Amino acid sequence: MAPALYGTALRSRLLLGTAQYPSPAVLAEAVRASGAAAVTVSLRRETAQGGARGAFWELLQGLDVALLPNTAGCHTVKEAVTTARLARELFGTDWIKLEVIGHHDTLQPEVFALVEAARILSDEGFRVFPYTTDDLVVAERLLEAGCKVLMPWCAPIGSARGPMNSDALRALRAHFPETPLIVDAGLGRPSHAAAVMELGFDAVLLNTAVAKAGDPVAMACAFARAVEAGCAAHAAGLLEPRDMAVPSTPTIGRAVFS
Ligand SMILES: CC(=O)[C@@H](O)[C@H](O)COP(=O)(O)O
Repeated sequence: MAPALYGTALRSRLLLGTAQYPSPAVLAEAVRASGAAAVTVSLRRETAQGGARGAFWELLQGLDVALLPNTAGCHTVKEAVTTARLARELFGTDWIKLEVIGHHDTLQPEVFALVEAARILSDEGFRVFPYTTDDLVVAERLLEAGCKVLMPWCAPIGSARGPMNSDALRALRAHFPETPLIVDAGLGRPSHAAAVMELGFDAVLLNTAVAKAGDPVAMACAFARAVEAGCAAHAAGLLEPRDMAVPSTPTIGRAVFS
């Protein structure tokens, strides 16, 4: 069963971004065909396209998925908090994907500002989904600030590199067994999604690898299947890698030939 985030049960373990698709129709088909549970939406894009009465808003309403507004493009606590407050008003949800970008080249989260903004927004009743690094101490601070979900990156946004530090992701899972953990950003291939799900993550959020694929609808479906496969593999109990060969066929006794 897919995880519950802030008390809301998801219908799947796949969350999609809504930017960069070749057309709104392709975006809608990708979301529907893949069974994505939620989509992120940028306040900046929405207000740029006519606000709550815009065509993009109408499209989102027709998708019948949870909306996760984000603070994409924010670089300071003040910007992120203000954007979150506006998003709550516009989208009518307390959910906010909190992004505070700290580095121009890597789009790495500014984790100090992230924790501060998370605390302010949690105190105001927001359900905060923080886009963070894979750092254990930052994760602890975010939980102390009131976050009940963590969204560590596995690689820089849009890089399609896949898990760059599986050990750090594994450590996060081990230290926070009860916290929903969603890998956000950097997934490039369905096999990357399967790999992080095999580590025991609860869900993945991705955008670029689907939106920029040759066939976004087919790619969204491929990611959906990979997420389920990785999740099932984790639940089934994976074999730990070994240094030495271990015969898989019994070697004792004698072969019998008729
Ligand atoms: C869609 C979103 O909210 C971002 O977190 C980001 O765009 C996801 O990263 P990728 O584009 O690398 O999948």
